[in-house]
Amino acid sequence: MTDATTISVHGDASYDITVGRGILSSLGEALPPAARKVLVIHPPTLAEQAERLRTQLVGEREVLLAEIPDAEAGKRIEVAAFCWQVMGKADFTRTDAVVGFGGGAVTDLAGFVAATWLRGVEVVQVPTTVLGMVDAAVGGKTGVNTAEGKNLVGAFWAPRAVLCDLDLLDSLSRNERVAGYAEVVKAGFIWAPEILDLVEADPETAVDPHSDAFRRTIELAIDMKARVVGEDLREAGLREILNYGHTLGHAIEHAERYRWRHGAAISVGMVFAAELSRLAGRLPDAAAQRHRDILESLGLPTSYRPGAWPQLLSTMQRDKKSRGGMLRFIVLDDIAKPTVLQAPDESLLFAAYQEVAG
Ligand SMILES: NC(=O)c1ccc[n+]([C@@H]2O[C@H](COP(=O)([O-])OP(=O)(O)OC[C@H]3O[C@@H](n4cnc5c(N)ncnc54)[C@H](O)[C@@H]3O)[C@@H](O)[C@H]2O)c1
Ligand SMILES: O=C(O)C(=O)C[C@@H](O)[C@H](O)[C@H](O)COP(=O)(O)O
Ligand SMILES: [Zn+2]
Repeated sequence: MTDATTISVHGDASYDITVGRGILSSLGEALPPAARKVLVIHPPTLAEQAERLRTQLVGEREVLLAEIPDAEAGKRIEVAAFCWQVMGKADFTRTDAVVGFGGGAVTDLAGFVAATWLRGVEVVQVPTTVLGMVDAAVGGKTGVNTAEGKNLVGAFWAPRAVLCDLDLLDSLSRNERVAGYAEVVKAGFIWAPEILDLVEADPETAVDPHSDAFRRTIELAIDMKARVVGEDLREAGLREILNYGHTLGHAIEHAERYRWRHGAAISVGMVFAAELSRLAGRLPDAAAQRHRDILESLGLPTSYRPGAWPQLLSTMQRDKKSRGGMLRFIVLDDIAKPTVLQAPDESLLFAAYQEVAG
């Protein structure tokens, strides 16, 4: 392991996120010492690496592999049930542990399986995508989708440790890297403007996992997430800011039947949230334009189908930030000044949508 950075989540559930190269070799030490059985949940893409992990971990413990369907197809209750069956057949006890080895879809599912098996066993998250490292594997939001929408069933269940091995990113396509990077840009808009400056200075370098700018920006994003979830694990207040761009973004993912990458949908969602902020008289014009400029410089989408509004509005009613019939949005008063906009008028929402309808 070389040049590792440790970022800690403090609070009721405290744990470390380790970022660096060659980190995977320390997975054994991150597991609970009492675990005699370990279930590694992984997507088909990582089958060979998962087999290597198994070889690395066996010895003092039995290692089971659960290959699940790729991407959002893996985030279903039937897939959780398959994992429960594997654990049941292996007499998995409360001292045993789960490893989530994959992108955000896998770490969400693995965390949910760990949260629910025997009402909770430990999980170590090993994210293998940019998005997983900066966002999904950190913070203990776990869950599955239902036919009605994104992440509608789940649990808050903090991991024991998060290992971000940057070597794993070498096999990701540029498209995947950039889609995941949308969550890094989100961190820039809601918390750490230094991220925005670094992307503006050189977008291509910022998304290159071998550059200093990439390392700096992902660590800023992880640090932001660690601070926020350390203060508010269960999303009673502050944590809602992490949902910037997600109210519309999740509705787009649902409308697209998950053929869009999460980060791409969130990119459009952030432009919408910025326009909503601007039209509500909160965000200066230049800051809203900055959203488009930065996201477009990375090749992320900033517009969506004009005719989709009625369907998107209906799906947004099921957003977890809604209270009764009242929609709530995270908006910005300025860069790095997020706040909640309660029950905006439908005409304002429609006007903001017109700005992204392309
Ligand atoms: N829990 C949270 O706080 C949180 C935060 C953000 C996003 N999410 C969730 O995360 C999911 C999106 O995560 P994602 O963008 O990582 O997508 P993903 O998990 O679907 O992975 C994207 C693709 O990359 C492949 N892949 C993974 N690692 C690879 C590697 N190292 N090399 C080559 N290919 C690899 C996967 O097989 C998949 O096809 C969404 O379901 C989203 O809702 C959760
Ligand atoms: O960690 C959080 O809190 C987030 O909102 C992070 C988001 O990037 C992430 O996509 C999350 O899964 C959204 O959660 P949801 O509660 O809106 O489903
Ligand atoms: Zn997200």
